[in-house]
Amino acid sequence: MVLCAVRQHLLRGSRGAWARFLQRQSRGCVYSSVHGFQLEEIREKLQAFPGGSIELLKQESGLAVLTINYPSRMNAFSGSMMVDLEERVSQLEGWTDGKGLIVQGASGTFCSGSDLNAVRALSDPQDGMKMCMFMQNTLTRLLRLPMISVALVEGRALGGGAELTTACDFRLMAPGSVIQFVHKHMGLVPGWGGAARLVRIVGSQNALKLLGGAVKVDPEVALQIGLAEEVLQGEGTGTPLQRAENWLSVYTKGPAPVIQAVKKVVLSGRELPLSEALRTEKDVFGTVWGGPANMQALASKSKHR
Ligand SMILES: CCC(=O)SCCNC(=O)CCNC(=O)[C@H](O)C(C)(C)COP(=O)(O)OP(=O)(O)OC[C@H]1O[C@@H](n2cnc3c(N)ncnc32)[C@H](O)[C@@H]1OP(=O)(O)O
Repeated sequence: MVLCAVRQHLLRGSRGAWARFLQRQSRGCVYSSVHGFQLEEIREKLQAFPGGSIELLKQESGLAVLTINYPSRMNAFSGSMMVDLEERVSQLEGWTDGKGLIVQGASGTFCSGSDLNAVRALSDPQDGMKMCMFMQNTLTRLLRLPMISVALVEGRALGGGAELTTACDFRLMAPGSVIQFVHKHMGLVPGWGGAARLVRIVGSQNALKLLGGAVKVDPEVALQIGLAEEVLQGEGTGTPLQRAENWLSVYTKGPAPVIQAVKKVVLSGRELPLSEALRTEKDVFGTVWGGPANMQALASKSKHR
């Protein structure tokens, strides 16, 4: 059933009204009321801890920038920002022209995890579980967006901030930046899905070292272990955001339906058993075969020299 939900999620946007119906059904695809997850209840609880915001800028190029914005707390996640993030992810899910996404922090630093003031107030285990399920759902939906996503890490990505970077397809780090899963120092383990995703990105040995040692991962180490894709060098070649946009534009060049199909087939390969992934690939292939970009390429007799 879970696999079916993933497959349906991957096919979003390809079959009109039916796709929209599936989208509603599979939203929040990790936890639902079956798991004791009541969306409105947890939203209301989180809204009681306001502060900061999550800004979304959608550009005509098909590239969007999502900014974690709470500079006075080093962009820590307040409760209302968690709710904001879920709303922004919903907006991105409905963006038919979307091809790429950059997630960044405001004022030169990425995110210092959850707001410790909210954490103290939500320290009751049941509240902790609810927040954990809410963030896992949101970050899973972020990772599954049909667009190519990049975390632009400047300054520090700590705790939940480090987990957030793993919910993007790629991580680009600015010189001097650090990704650190500080959870052990807080008497915790990741709960926003960061451990499960980290293992898939760097392997279980490296994940064990990063979590067990609460290691400060600088760009050099991040490159070595495959956590980061690139260090954004180059003083005088634009802001880190412009450099990240340039990096991403190589992969988002082309029509939105084709870029979205690329993400969907890779996502299905990453998440589903082979036979399921193959069937999904066939279905996604069917959405681009004979489509406008395909017909145009055939008519122009394009060569790939
Ligand atoms: C999902 C589970 C998790 O995320 S657990 C991980 C939670 N995060 C943390 O424990 C980070 C705690 N903060 C720190 O270690 C430091 O503040 C860091 C981020 C290294 C920045 O140090 P520094 O550059 O010296 O600045 P600072 O400490 O003066 O901080 C500036 C103001 O920001 C605040 N701040 C920072 N992080 C948080 C946070 N997570 N929650 C709430 N507030 C945070 C600081 O308290 C400080 O505020 P104020 O100026 O004292 O009012």
